[in-house]
Amino acid sequence: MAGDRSPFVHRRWSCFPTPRLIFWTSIFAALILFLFFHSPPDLSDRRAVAAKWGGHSWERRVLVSARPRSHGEVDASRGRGHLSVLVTGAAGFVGSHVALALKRRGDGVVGIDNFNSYYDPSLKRSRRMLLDRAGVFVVEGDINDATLLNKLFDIVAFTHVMHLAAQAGVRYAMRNPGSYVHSNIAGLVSVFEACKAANPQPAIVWASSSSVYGLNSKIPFAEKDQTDKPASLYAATKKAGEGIAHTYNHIYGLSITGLRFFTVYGPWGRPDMAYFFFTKDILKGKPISIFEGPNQQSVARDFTYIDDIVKGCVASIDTAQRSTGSGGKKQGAAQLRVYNLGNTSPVPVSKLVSILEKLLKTKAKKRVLQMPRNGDVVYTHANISRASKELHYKPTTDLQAGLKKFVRWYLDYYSGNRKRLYW
Ligand SMILES: O=C(O)[C@H]1O[C@H](OP(=O)(O)OP(=O)(O)OC[C@H]2O[C@@H](n3ccc(=O)[nH]c3=O)[C@H](O)[C@@H]2O)[C@H](O)[C@@H](O)[C@@H]1O
Repeated sequence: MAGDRSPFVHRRWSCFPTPRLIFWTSIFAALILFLFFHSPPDLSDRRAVAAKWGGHSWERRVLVSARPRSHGEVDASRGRGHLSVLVTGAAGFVGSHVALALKRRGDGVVGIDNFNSYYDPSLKRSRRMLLDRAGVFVVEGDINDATLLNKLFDIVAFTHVMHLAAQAGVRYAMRNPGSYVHSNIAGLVSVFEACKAANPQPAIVWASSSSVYGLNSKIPFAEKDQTDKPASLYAATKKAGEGIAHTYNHIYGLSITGLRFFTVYGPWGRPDMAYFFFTKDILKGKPISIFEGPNQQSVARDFTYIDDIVKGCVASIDTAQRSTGSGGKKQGAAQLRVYNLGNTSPVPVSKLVSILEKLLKTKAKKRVLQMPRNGDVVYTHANISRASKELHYKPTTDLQAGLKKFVRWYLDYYSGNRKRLYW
């Protein structure tokens, strides 16, 4: 229409939107809002949402949680006072168990976790609830948040950091490589930076992995064996972590102990691990894939029960020497250790499945598949001589007994029978 093009109409448009414009603008805005709130989770970036921390009552909770049961009192069994430990990844599988064990024996414990959605965050929240009841406050935040870490060290003079926050899982590394770099490399550096700057510097115990042995074919795997052929990006980030640990020990005098965990399983475990999702799928009547290596080689793991791992972690804390640096400067040589924490008894995955079938009283729908080229290795077996000598580490739970406890927990947890839930 000619009138639409008149200067008057143009002026009117710029000052007073027509109903048609209002209509289309509203539709457009509604569409944007809809897409924003209904978009699927971004699998390429599972970092936590904005941290929720700070304020007077938050600081008070940190302080109370970090306080050992009795200040100054010497624990006769250890010949020294109780500790204040910062546990990263405290809502995770190993982190929650270790945090609870430390709290139970009287140490002060503060947790930190970003509650990311790599696996069902509601499981992490349930773990946090139990920790909360035990008096462990888990701060919701990311280890890459330097301000938060520095704040925690301002509030508490932690004697130790148990660094268990990580992007776990061997096969997922092909789908989301960035998350491994973010958590296992950048996150590790961020934790070391905070520890280096803290005064006093804490001693650090952190989770490396059996996967660093990669394509090493000499078995059982000993700490001095080659670890320069990682088979997955996950393994490569853990191996890089061991190098980074060496650097911080060398330059800043941080006391650092790396623990190479061997396929840890048990109650409150990780749903992304085979024993966990096999249980779920067997109960649902869904088929499960059992991998086999080249030439029909059976795939086996040195499955290690969580309580044995916790003992190894706690013993590492108790034998850790002090860091030597202060004000970011090294004052002398500091301790640097690496230990295998395994079970020394590899079990084929097919045997794991037959144990689960008996415990669940259900036949699995099995299909045997060639192991995909996704970072998996055929076999793991820990030599634990060093840990048994220096940490008195001695695993006591075999796969049959450990899976029995896992299945009991699993059935209770997922049947909603939370009353019987114990740790
Ligand atoms: O010990 C370690 O270093 C690693 O242990 C596990 O990694 P993985 O041993 O691969 O554990 P699962 O993913 O539970 O797999 C266990 C076994 O089941 C096999 N599997 C897995 C999945 C599947 O569908 N079928 C199958 O046969 C795997 O090949 C493997 O031999 C953890 O997921 C890692 O985070 C950890 O660092």
